[in-house]
Amino acid sequence: MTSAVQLAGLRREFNGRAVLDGIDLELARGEFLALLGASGTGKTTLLRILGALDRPDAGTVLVPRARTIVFQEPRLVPSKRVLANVLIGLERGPQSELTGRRALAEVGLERHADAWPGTLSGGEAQRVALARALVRKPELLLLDEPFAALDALTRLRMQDLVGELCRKHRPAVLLVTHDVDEAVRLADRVAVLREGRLVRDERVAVARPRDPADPDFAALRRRLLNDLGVPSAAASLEGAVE
Ligand SMILES: Nc1ncnc2c1ncn2[C@@H]1O[C@H](COP(=O)(O)OP(=O)(O)OP(=O)(O)O)[C@@H](O)[C@H]1O
Repeated sequence: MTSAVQLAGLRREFNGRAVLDGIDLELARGEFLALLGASGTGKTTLLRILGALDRPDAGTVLVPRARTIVFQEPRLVPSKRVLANVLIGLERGPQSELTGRRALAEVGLERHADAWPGTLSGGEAQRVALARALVRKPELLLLDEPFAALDALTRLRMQDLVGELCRKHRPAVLLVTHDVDEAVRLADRVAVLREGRLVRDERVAVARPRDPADPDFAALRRRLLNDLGVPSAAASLEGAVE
């Protein structure tokens, strides 16, 4: 399979209402796609189907077996220390312990390997969740609003970290987010879900490092906010950037 993800004619309904209604989507290996959409448009449903946490009513789903999910909240096991959380479900032994410690080092938490999750800040706990996802060497990394619960500064740092680690390890990524700037900063491609369909699927043609003041960034932000039904937000954001 040359692509990491292939969806065709995907349909999912709840109580007779189609939340996803004929989604076709292909994601290349190593490609980073951000999926935007207003609340309740089915973004998480799509992610859950890719993660095999839900099944479509119709359509085909081709995904790699090696896939991991990071949710909005870190979901660490409080009774296990940080390193043990990273290694949950993996075969134990010196090699996996070393791999787990390396993953913690990548997210800047090597010194917290023996800490209890309850002693970590929200941002640190989310970095442990990221290490736990990456240590499994996923071909597909599913990120469901992983930064939404973080304060603004931690969110920016975490976005940088995720961008850096994804460029290093090259999983295909689906990032579900409400945040247009986050999508444009990180993704190779942005898609917008509305009324069960993808109403936009566009390559991000903004030079890196991505700067919100770049005219291409601002223009794409405007198109996306327009798709999301809040064109007025673009004007106020641009006022804030200038
Ligand atoms: N298991 C379920 N049973 C019934 N309805 C569901 C179920 N899961 C999701 N839905 C409905 O499907 C719709 C889409 O939900 P989903 O969580 O995928 O949206 P979303 O775009 O991720 O929203 P948000 O951005 O608010 O997280 C919502 O109307 C939701 O109530």
